[in-house]
Amino acid sequence: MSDSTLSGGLGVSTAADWFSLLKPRVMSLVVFTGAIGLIVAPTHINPVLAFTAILCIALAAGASGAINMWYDADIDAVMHRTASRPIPAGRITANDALGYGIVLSAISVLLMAMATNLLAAALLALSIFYYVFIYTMWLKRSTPQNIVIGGAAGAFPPVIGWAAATGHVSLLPVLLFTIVFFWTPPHFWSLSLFASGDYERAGVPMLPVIKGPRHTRLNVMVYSVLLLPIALSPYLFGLCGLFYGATALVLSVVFCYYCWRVLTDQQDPQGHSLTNNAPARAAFKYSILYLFILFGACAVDRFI
Ligand code: HEM
Ligand SMILES: CC(C)=CCC/C(C)=C/CC/C(C)=C/COP(=O)(O)OP(=O)(O)O
Repeated sequence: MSDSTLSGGLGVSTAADWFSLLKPRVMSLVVFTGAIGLIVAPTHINPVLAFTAILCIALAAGASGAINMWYDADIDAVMHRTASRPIPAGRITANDALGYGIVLSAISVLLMAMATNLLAAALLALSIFYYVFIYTMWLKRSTPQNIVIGGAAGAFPPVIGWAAATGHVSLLPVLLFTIVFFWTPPHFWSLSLFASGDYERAGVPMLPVIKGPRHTRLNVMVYSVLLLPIALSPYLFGLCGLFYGATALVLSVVFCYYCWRVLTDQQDPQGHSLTNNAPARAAFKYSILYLFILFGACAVDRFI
C-alpha cells in the first residue's frame, strides 16, 4: 500500500490498483495466445523456463498497459469506461505508473533473455515499443487506422512464445500473428460502435467518430470475411490437422454471421443503431471467445 498524490487530490492506492494498471482482463488473452505459441512449438523446453517465458509475456504486456495508462491519463479521465482507473481517479500518480511500467518492462525483457534466448527477448522488447510508441503515442490520436497498424503489437505474443521455445521464427507463428492482426479490427471496431461517444468526447479519432457508424459496420464485416481464410491457413498449409481446420471454419463462419448482424443492425438515416448496438455488443463478446477457442484448438490439435 502506498499514498499517492495527484494534482486533483489525495488518494490511497491499493494492491488492486497496481494490479489493474496491468490491464489484467485484456492481457489474459494476450498471454493465452503467447502460451499457445510456446506450447505448439516443436522444441521441448524445460517447464520452469516455459513458465518463466509466459510470465515475461504477462509482465511485458502488463507493463506496457501501465505506460499506456500513464500516457493516456488525460483521455482516460474524459471517457466513462476509463474514468475510474487509478491515475484519473487520483489513487496513483502518473509518474509512479510510468516508473512501475518501465521497471516491469526492463525486468520482463532481461528475464526473458536469461531464461530463453535473445530473439524472444528482442521480440518482447519490440512489442512493448510498438504498443507504447507506435500505437499509444503516435497512431491512437492521429488516424482512424490506429488499431489496424497498431494492433500488430497485440499479435506478437504467439511469435514470442514460439521464439522462446525454439530460438527462431517459422511459418506457423507468422500465421498465428496474422490471425490476431486480422482479428483485431472486428474485435475493436465492434466495441467502438457502442463506445464511440467516449472516443468522441476524448477527441480520439476512432473509425466511427471519423467515418461514421455505417462505414465502421462495413469494415467489421470485411475484416471478418478476410479473417476466415487466414484462420484456416494453418490447416491449409498442413501445419495443423483437421480438428483445428474444422474448429476454425465453424468459429469463423459464426463470427461472419455476428458481423453480418452488425452490418444489418436496425439504423436511423445517419447509421446510428436503433437497438442500442445489441449486435455490436454480441460481436465484441464473441470475438474474445473466438480467439480463446481458436488458439486452444491449435494446441489441442498438436496433441491428438
Ligand atoms: C489495438 C488493438 C486493440 C484495441 C484498441 C483493443 C481495445 C479493447 C478495449 C477498449 C477493450 C475494453 C476494455 C475495458 O473495457 O477495460 C478491450 C477488451 C478486450 N480485449 Fe481488446 N483491443 C485490442 C487488441 C486486443 C488483443 C490483441 C487482445 C488479445 C489477444 C485483446 C483482448 C481483449 C480482451 C480479452 C478484452 C475483454 C476484457 C474484459 O473482459 O473486460 N484485445 N479491447
Ligand atoms: C507482449 C506485449 C507487450 C503485448 C502488448 C499487448 C497489446 C498491445 C495489447 C493490445 C490490446 C490493448 C490493451 C488495447 C487497448 O487499447 P487502448 O490502450 O487504446 O485501450 P484503453 O482505451 O482501454 O486504454
